[in-house]
Amino acid sequence: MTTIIRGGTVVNADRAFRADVLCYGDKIVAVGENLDAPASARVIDATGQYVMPGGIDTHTHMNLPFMGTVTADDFFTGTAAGLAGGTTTIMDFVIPAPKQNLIEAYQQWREWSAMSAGDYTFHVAITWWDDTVHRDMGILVRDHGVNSFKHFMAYKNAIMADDETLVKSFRRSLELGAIPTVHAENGELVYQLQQDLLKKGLTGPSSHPLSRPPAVEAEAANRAIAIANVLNTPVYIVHVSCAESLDAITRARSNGQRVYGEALAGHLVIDDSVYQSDDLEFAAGHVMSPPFRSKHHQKALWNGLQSGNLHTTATDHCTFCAEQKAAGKDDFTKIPNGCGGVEDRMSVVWDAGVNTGVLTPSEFVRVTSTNAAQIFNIYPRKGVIAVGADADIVVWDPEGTRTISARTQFAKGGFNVFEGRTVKGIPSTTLAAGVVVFHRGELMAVAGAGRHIDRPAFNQGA
Ligand SMILES: NC(=O)NCCC(=O)O
Ligand SMILES: [Zn+2]
Ligand SMILES: [Zn+2]
Repeated sequence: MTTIIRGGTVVNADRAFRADVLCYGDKIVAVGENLDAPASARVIDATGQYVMPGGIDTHTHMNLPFMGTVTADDFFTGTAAGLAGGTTTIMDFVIPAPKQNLIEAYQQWREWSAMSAGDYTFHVAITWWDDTVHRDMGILVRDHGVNSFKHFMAYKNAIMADDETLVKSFRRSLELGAIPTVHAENGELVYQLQQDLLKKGLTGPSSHPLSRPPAVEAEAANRAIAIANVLNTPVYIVHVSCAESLDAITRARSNGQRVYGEALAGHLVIDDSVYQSDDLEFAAGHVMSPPFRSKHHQKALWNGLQSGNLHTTATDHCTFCAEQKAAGKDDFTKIPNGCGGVEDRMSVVWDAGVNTGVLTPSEFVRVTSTNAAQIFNIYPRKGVIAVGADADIVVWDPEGTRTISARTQFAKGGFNVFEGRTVKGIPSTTLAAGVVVFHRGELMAVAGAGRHIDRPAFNQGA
């Protein structure tokens, strides 16, 4: 199948330029002005539009068993929703239960993900430690294309990694050429604050942010960074939500440490007033960790993206419907944590970032795909419009608008944290591996068409 995208402005992280883009099979085979194409080629007119690398969402949870239930989106519905929004690759998480064999968990997630409509790859969580975990991390890196390991510093009595696990796993990651990543919240503090609130009878969703204040996140971010510093490993901090965590990253980077930070589309535009709503279903729908913060923190996150101290944008897409959220109607600690967004991230970041002048189109590409591809070692296969790269492309209509709503979204869960937000800047066409999968509102996602993307270790060839 040959496709030519004609007349658009190609936007890469380093520059923007007028060019046609020719795709053959799953690859980009030519980029240049006035390209020839076979008569049989499908032609996509990109006049007046941008042609950008498909988005990479570095943080999703499809089909996740979590807090006694399973997310509403599976790998088909979740990746299909991503394609509709211009995201062509997701980075999801294998999360072994404590004491569960890593390889067994990894194989389980690979089975679930076989129905993906878009490309996918996995971070693997280290939720416990013994010699088999040490061994299996090696097998995952050498034989299964894993180059990042995740550590939850929160979720006490469930998947929380203690300091021993952090230290041993960071050290092992370095040895293997993999990058450690952390969910930075002090799980013990969260637990104690939750108990205090419950004892006072403060059982509703408005207690959720009170149990997870910025200092709780900052303590864990600083601790993870300090451990990484002592062990001389890089570290990637997921869903940075507050100014204090960003300060920790900025300080470490200015001291020569290799620290990366991820911002969520939700944290960039939604503030903590949502937890004060009298509509408990609405408030519970916004319960995620870390929670939404005040506008002061939002501003800091945008500054972080602009200054280059935050590197990627993601969603932490982890959808639960109202019935699932209702498990915590009498106890906020039992509300399944998580919100959606994989379908909306690109438009939300464009609208709130590029349309406001905070980010240039090239900076947008940098934080929606290129940095992710580089940090997780799949560049230049992903994250750039160039000859030889995967033909994962979003044709972006900067004048197009969409009002985001759960009623019209492709994602499941029946709720959207961006509900009612009108965004200007939408995908008109998405190509995944050279196939048109979304065109002017019509989604043509195919279950099983997505591919697992192996990510080589960082020390290969050294
Ligand atoms: N973020 C969240 O609330 N749920 C998903 C699990 C996690 O990333 O912490
Ligand atoms: Zn998390
Ligand atoms: Zn997450």
